[in-house]
Amino acid sequence: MMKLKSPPVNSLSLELLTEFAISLEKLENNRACRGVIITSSVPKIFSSGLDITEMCGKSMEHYTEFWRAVQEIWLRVYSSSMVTVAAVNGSSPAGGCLIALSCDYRIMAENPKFSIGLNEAQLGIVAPFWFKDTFVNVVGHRIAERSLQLGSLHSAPEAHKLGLVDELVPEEKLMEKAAAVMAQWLALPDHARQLTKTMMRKPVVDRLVAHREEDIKNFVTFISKESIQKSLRMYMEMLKKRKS
Ligand SMILES: CCCCC/C=C\C/C=C\CC/C=C/CC(=O)SCCNC(=O)CCNC(=O)[C@H](O)C(C)(C)COP(=O)(O)OP(=O)(O)OC[C@H]1O[C@@H](n2cnc3c(N)ncnc32)[C@H](O)[C@@H]1OP(=O)(O)O
Repeated sequence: MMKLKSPPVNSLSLELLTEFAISLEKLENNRACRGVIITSSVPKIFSSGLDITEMCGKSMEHYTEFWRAVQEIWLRVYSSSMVTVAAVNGSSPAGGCLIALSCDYRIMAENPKFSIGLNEAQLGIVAPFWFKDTFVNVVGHRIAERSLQLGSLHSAPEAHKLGLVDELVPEEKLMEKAAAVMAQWLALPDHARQLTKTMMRKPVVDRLVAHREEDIKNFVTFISKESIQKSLRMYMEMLKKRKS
């Protein structure tokens, strides 16, 4: 099991992304480890997505390093040879949703206050093509298109209806259910499951691998624009105001 633990909201900072990648690499290289459940140890939050402060007021070099780390996590989770189950025990916007979408199976606590989705448009930013591809591969083109354009955050029941999560279970049963799903997936021979996963996911993975540097350049150019920086600053202010 891998538990995200970066209070208050598990925002994916460069540091957390780096630790996450190292932990995944260790598990991937351990032949005795055939599956991983990804969850959170922060109450009510799976992950608040990418750490917005990493994308605000920093240097081009920093944005480059940060975006490479985001790409790395996605590549590692999406193309993992292990069975990956997301036990979504709280809200999971944007980058948090991407982590869950990149797993093989998603189980969410059935609390209607928890929400999940790719809400980038609400921040005035655009989900890159590989976020979009991952989303389309889970929910289909039409649902992904509408949800991405509106930057929708879906309540847990809505997310289940759309197929964004595979199952809803009472909060107290989440880990038990995740373990049961893991056992079911691990009952299959690894080689057949792994080859099938690769066949299904390879085109999307290859697309980023082939355009990785170009994608970093696009991100750095986009995020450095003063208009985008302004949108992000306003969004952070809104989060703080909402609190007070
Ligand atoms: C055509 C050309 C295209 C080119 C495209 C190229 C590249 C693409 C470009 C850009 C893509 C970038 C992709 C980004 C994906 C992301 O993940 S962006 C992050 C989106 N996340 C959110 O919107 C979540 C925001 N947070 C919340 O909604 C809530 O915080 C919460 C998670 C629901 C929790 O609520 P709760 O009430 O419990 O907590 P608070 O809101 O009080 O938060 C506590 C504390 O934490 C700070 N905070 C929250 N989220 C973040 C975050 N994601 N990053 C940094 N900080 C965060 C919040 O501000 C509070 O701080 P405090 O006031 O100082 O305590």
